[in-house]
Amino acid sequence: MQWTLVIPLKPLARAKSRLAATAGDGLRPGLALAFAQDTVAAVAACAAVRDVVVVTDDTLAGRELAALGARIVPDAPGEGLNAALRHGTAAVRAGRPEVAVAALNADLPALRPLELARVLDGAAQFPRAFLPDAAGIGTTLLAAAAGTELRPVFGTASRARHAASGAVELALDGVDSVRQDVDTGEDLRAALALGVGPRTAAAAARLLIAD
Ligand SMILES: Nc1nc2c(ncn2[C@@H]2O[C@H](COP(=O)(O)OP(=O)(O)OP(=O)(O)O)[C@@H](O)[C@H]2O)c(=O)[nH]1
Ligand SMILES: C=C(OP(=O)(O)O)C(=O)O
Repeated sequence: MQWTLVIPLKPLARAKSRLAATAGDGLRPGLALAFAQDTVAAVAACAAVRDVVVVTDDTLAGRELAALGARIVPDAPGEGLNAALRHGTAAVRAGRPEVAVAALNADLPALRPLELARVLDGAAQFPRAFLPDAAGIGTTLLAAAAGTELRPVFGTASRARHAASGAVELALDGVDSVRQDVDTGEDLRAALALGVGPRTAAAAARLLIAD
């Protein structure tokens, strides 16, 4: 089965605010862009993915991610993450109503295409399924099969809320790169230990120089 992935991305100047202690205002937007670029590049290289949509109002990120093959959908609702995901999914299904969709965070710089394919193959067994983040509190991926609404409830404690919404939690080993979102400096260290993509590696090296 082939999936359309929908990736939400905040305007870079406001993104990754919890990384303020790790990356100052001058470097954080570039770091957030690097995370998104490495995420989108890995998604585009995944055999289970048919296409990638990024929901963002950020002009620079839109240009850079389009160059990696993403279709850019403006965040027309402007009402936060879940509204952006509903909007992106509706834009996809307006053209192709029978497509399977999965929402994925833009902050997965260690993402590996083969691990993403394993998660999507697992999700294909259920109408709605999700993958908890590395911390075990949030969610990095929420999938909906053809004909099923996504019904995203990302945000605080979204693992419990996605479970309560009836989505099946995927119990998979060996998919750490899909779980490793980066919210804090500690998360960034964990992602670097897993091995990040080239843009994040370069941006993280700039952090060390600026230290
Ligand atoms: N399009 C869009 N994406 C969003 C919005 N809010 C969050 N996101 C994206 O949703 C994903 C998960 O959000 P977070 O992990 O909290 O990232 P963040 O909001 O940049 O991080 P903090 O500022 O530290 O909360 C990331 O890919 C964000 O860029 C929004 O209002 N619109
Ligand atoms: C939006 C989410 O991410 P985070 O906890 O990284 O903000 C989530 O886990 O639902």
